[in-house]
Amino acid sequence: MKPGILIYGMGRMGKFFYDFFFSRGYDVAGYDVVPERRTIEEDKIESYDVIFLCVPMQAVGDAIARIPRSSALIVDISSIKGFVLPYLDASGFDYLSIHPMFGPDSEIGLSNIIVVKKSGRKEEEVILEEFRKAGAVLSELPPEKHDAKMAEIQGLAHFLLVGMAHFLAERFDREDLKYASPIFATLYKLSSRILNQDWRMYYYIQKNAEILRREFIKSLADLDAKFSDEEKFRKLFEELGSKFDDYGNSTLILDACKATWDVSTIELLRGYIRAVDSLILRLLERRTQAGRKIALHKRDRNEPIEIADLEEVKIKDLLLRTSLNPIYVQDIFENIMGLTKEEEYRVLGIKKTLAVLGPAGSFSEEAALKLVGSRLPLKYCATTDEIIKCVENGSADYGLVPIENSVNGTVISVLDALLNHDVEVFGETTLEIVHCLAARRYMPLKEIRVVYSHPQAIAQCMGFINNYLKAELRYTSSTSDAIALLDDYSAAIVSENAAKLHKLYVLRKGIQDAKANTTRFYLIRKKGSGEMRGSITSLFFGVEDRPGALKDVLEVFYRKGINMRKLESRPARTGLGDYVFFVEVEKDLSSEDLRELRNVTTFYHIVGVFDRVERLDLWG
Ligand SMILES: O=C(O)C(=O)C[C@]1(C(=O)O)C=C[C@@H](O)C=C1
Repeated sequence: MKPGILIYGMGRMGKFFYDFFFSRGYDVAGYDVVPERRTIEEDKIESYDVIFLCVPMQAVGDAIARIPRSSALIVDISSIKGFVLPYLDASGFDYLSIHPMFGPDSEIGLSNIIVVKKSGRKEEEVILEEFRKAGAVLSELPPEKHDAKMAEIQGLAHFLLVGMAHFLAERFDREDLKYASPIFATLYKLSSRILNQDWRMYYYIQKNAEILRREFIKSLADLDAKFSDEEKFRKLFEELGSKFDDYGNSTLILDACKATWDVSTIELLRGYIRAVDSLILRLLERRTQAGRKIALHKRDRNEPIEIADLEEVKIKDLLLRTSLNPIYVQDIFENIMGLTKEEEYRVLGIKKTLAVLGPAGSFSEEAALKLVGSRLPLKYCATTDEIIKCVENGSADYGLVPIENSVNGTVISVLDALLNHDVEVFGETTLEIVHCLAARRYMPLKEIRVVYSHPQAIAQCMGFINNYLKAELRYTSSTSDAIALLDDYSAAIVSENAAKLHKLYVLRKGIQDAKANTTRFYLIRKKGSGEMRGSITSLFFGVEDRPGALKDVLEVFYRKGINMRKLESRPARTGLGDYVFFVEVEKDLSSEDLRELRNVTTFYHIVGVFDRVERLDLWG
């Protein structure tokens, strides 16, 4: 049977023990003089088998006097036993006196717990075993020796740190930390941490260390003489060096906060792992905290939360620096970045993401910005296939894919992908493609020696180029490549959006030959993730291999007065001459319409029922 445990004093240390036993399935209750912190009232205290006394040292006497007499085992956790044990001895309670050498924010794994006095009760063994199982390092010291050791361990350490702060207070300000070494920064932060705690416990620790402190001050004065003499200094350094092992600094953080290095038993190894886990968790918290701040900068700069290139580079760097299984390491870091991104989206209130064809400055981005108004929720993909896969596997909520351009026609790769992936169309939007001639500086057109752009953009602007430019044309594979190649005597054909993004000077806007150059985009989402509603239906269908088979389908639309906006045929991939057809009709097809279609087709597959969309809310 597990003993029932009462935590008397629900401050931070009390809460630590409360959580520790609660998560291990104990019947735990908390009592505090502050009523809001209690989980039980005073009259229930006596029904518990073990009472953890988690009050400040100066309050121990009062607390013991208030606890109703019972056969409970008291557990004392105070730092200086000379102050508190007399109260416990006088109380008549059985007690276990321990000194946990860690604070409420640290992790029990590999933390020292000094057992100072035992009662011999069986509950005591259960509790100590629970600490041991959690990977704590248990050691024993009788009360007097404990206090003498604490004078060294806590008394001297606090004295040094507070002494340093005291000496530096007038001459060193926070700004000077920019010159600090890791050792100084560590000491400085430790001093700051101590000085921001309640002073009482530190006062008692110093009271316990009075004699030792004086000896120490004397030894420091002697040391000063040795430090001024090279030979004495060398001897001192070497002698001390032989007594203090070098632990290296590869795991400095862990070694510094955990004083134990002999991790040989399975419990201690588990404690080690627990301590490492806790460190990882703290670091993850810090990482996401930094992410939240980055998100605010991104909002100010209108940059997307997700930067896939940066993630890729980071992961590559990490994989180069480890011999661990790269598949796991990659997975772990992708998840870590996922966690950071989620926080970044959360802090800005973004609930959904939209995948678009990148990079920033693309026409797809321009269409997305019209819908969403911000780059923050955009997820840039390298191909339309990647967009469709992201939407299908849930790594983006929505996708924006070009389906046709008034000059170049249907985007076949998108059409094929729509047939083969579990996505559906829920909206459409259009963008007028306006090409601009942009340069790094203002210059007359005749000064331009080279024009860079994607072959398609150059082809769409040949009229302007022939009439107004005497420049060499150079093809690039993307708009960003074109921009990267610019010098003071060249120009690029880019979108206005890209020119703005890269702070280019727009020499001429709208230089494309066809003044009505429009791209139509589909908005897609995972299949079945929303209601299919709208005045336009997109569908694929197949027909039998016989004369008039296609005509029979078109006949259905004709008879019902359904206008068809688009008709395409695509290879069915089942054999030469086998085709599937894609149509867009201006109607939300009724079950009667579909029944008729079923009669004249071998199959049909609806990929979307939708309307034009002006705004897409990703914050809602
Ligand atoms: O560096 C940033 O911009 C971040 O937001 C951090 C972080 C990351 O978790 O490492 C997150 C999102 C970006 O896709 C890239 C990197």
